[in-house]
Amino acid sequence: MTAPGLALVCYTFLLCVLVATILVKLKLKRSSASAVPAGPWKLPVIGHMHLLLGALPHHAMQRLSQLHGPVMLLRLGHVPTLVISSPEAAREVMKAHDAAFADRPMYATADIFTYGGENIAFARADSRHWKAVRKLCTGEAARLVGSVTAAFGTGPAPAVVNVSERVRAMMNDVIMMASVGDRCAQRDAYIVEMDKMLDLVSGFNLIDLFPASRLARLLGGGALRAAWEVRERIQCIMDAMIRDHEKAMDQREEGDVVAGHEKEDILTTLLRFQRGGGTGITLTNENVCGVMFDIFSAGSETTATTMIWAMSELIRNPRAMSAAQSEIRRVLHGKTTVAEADIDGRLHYLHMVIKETLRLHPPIPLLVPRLCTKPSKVMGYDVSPGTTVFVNVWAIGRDEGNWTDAKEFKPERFESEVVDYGGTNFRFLPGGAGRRMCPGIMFGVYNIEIALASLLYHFDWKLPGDRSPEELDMTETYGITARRKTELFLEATPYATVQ
Ligand code: HEM
Repeated sequence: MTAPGLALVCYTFLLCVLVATILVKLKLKRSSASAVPAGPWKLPVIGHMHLLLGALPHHAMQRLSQLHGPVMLLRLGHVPTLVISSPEAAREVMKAHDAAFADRPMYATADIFTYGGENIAFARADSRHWKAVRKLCTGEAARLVGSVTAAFGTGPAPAVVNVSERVRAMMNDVIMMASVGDRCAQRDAYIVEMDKMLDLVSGFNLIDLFPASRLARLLGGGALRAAWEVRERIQCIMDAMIRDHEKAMDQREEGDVVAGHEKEDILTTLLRFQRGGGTGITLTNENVCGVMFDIFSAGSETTATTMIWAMSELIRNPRAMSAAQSEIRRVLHGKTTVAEADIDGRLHYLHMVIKETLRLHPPIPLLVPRLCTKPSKVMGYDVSPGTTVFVNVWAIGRDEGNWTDAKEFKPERFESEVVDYGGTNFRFLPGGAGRRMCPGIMFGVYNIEIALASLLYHFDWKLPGDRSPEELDMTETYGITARRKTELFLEATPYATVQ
C-alpha cells in the first residue's frame, strides 16, 4: 500500500474510533440521565417549591405529574421528593421495595409531638416497639368496634345543622371514649390541644423543607415554639389521665370498679402492657403518649373528614342519597335506633358509598410520607436514600386511565369491582399499603358506617333554602387531611315513620 493510501486507512480508522467513542458516551449519558426520574426545571435554593405555591400540594403534584410522568422527582427546599402517581409505581414502592421505603421522614414538629418517633406512625420500622404496639392498636381497634354505636344518638335535629361541626364532635367523642374512657375530666382541653397539634404537623413548614438551615430555624422557629407549648399542655393532661387510670387499675385489682372506668379503654390496655402485660417489650411513658397521639390524630380526623365528604357527595347526588336511604330504611324498618347487630353486613349500598367517597376523597391524599433508606429502582428509575416519597392516591383515584368516569360519584361501580381496604389493589389505596399501611382503617370504616347509617336513617337532608344540589361548593382546604373548605350546613327533617 502506498503511503497516502496507508494514511487514509489510518485516518478513517481513527475517525471511526472517534465517532464510536462519541456515540458510546452519548448513549451512556442518555441511559444514565434516563435513570433519574424526570421533573420540572428548578430554581436555586427553593428548588420546586414555587410550583406548589397557591395550590393544594396533591393538586399541584397531579398537574406536574401529568407533564413529567408518574415517577417524578422534585426538590422541595433542600428535600429531594419523589412523587408517585400511578398504581404500577405505587406497587413498586409499597410492595416490591416495601422494606426500602418503610421508614418515615421525621419532621421537626412531628418529632416534638411523637417524642422523637416513640409512637407508631413515625417510628422507625426496625424499632423494637413499632411492631408490637402496631399489633396492639389493630387488636384494640377491632375489639372497640362494639362500643361505638352508643355515641351516635338520635336527638331532635334543629332545622339547619352544621354537619361538619357535629360530625367532628361525634368522631372526637368516639375516639376519646375508645382511647381514654367516657369520664375524663380534661377531655375538652385535650381535644382543643390535639386540634392545635394537627394544625402544626403539616410537613410543609419552613423548618421541614430546610432542615439543616439556621435561617429557616430562625424564621420558622415560631412553629417549633408553638409545638413545644402544645406538647407541654398535652403532657400535663396526659399525666393526669395516666394517674387517674392507674388509680382505677389499682382499685380494680382490689375488686372495686371506679365510675367511668367500667370498660377497658386503650390507655388502660397500654398501661397494663407497661406493667408487664406480655408483649415481650417494655413500653415507656413516651411510647404510651406517642400512641395516644396517633390514635387521636389518625383516628378521629380521617373518619370525620370522610364522613363529611360522604354527606356532601350524597347531597350532590340525590339518586345515590335515595338509594342509600331506601336500603337503610328497609333493613332497619320499625327500629328506633341504629344498632350494630341490625346492620351487620347488610348495608351493601352504603358500603359502596363509603368506598366511592374514599376513592374520590382519600382523607390523607398523599399518604403519610415514606423515606427511601436504600438505593432502589422504581419503574427503572434510580431513587437515592434520603428521598422523601409521596404517593398521590388522590390523583390515582381520579385518573381516567384507572377508573371509568373517574371524576363522577358512582357507588354502583363497586358492584363489579372487587376492591377492599387491604392495600392489594393499587388503584384504591385510602389506607396505604405494605408494612406501613393503616392498622385502623377497618375501625374507621366501621365508625363511618354506623354514623352515616344513623344520619340517613333518622333524617332527610337537603341544602338550606332553595339551593340546588349542584350549588354545593366542593372545594378542599389545606391541612394534614384534605377537608372541605367550607363548613357543611344542611337542613334536616326527622324521618316520620321512626316517631
Ligand atoms: C377512614 C379512616 C382512615 C383512613 C382513610 C386512614 C388512612 C391512613 C393512611 C393513608 C395511613 C398511612 C399509610 C401508609 O403510609 O401507607 C395511615 C396510617 C395510620 N393510621 Fe390510619 N386511617 C384511618 C383510620 C384510622 C384509625 C381509626 C386509626 C386508629 C384507631 C388509625 C391509625 C393509624 C396509625 C397508627 C397509622 C400509622 C401506621 C404506621 O406508620 O405503621 N387510622 N392511616
